[in-house]
Amino acid sequence: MTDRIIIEALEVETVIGAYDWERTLQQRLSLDLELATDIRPAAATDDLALALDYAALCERIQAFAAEHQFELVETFAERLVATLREEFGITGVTLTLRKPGAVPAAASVGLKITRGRFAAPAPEDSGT
Ligand SMILES: Nc1nc2c(c(=O)[nH]1)N=C([C@H](O)[C@@H](O)CO)CN2
Repeated sequence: MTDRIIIEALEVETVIGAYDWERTLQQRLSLDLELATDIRPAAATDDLALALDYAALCERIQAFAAEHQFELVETFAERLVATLREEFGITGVTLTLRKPGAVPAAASVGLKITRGRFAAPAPEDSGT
C-alpha cells in the first residue's frame, strides 16, 4: 500500500531552541508531512470516518506544538511523529521540518525524517 495523505507548509508556533534567548519566545516552524494510508475504504464509501482526516491531523500537530517546549528540532520531529503514529494508527510518516530565520543567511534550515513503513509487507514465504 503506497497511498499517502499529504500536508504541506503547515505553520506552527512553538517554544524551540538551544539558546537562552529562545526559551522566552514563540518561533514558527513549517512542516511538510506524508502519511501512509489506504484510501480505498474511504473512496469506496465516500465516508470521512473511514479516511485519515487531514484536518484532525493538522489540529493535533498545532496542539502538540503549543504544549511542548524542546531545545532541538530533532526532538520535536521525533516526538511528533511518534505521537501521530500512536494516536492515528499510521504505519509510516515522512516529516520535513523547516525553521525559517534560524540562520539569517539561509532561507530555512531543518531536517527530514521517515519513520515506519509505507509499503505493505511482502507476503510470507509459504515454504514450498
Ligand atoms: N541540528 C541542529 N542544529 C541546531 C539546532 C537544532 O535544533 N538542531 N538549533 C540551533 C538553535 O536553536 C538555532 O536554531 C538558533 O538560531 C542551532 N543548531
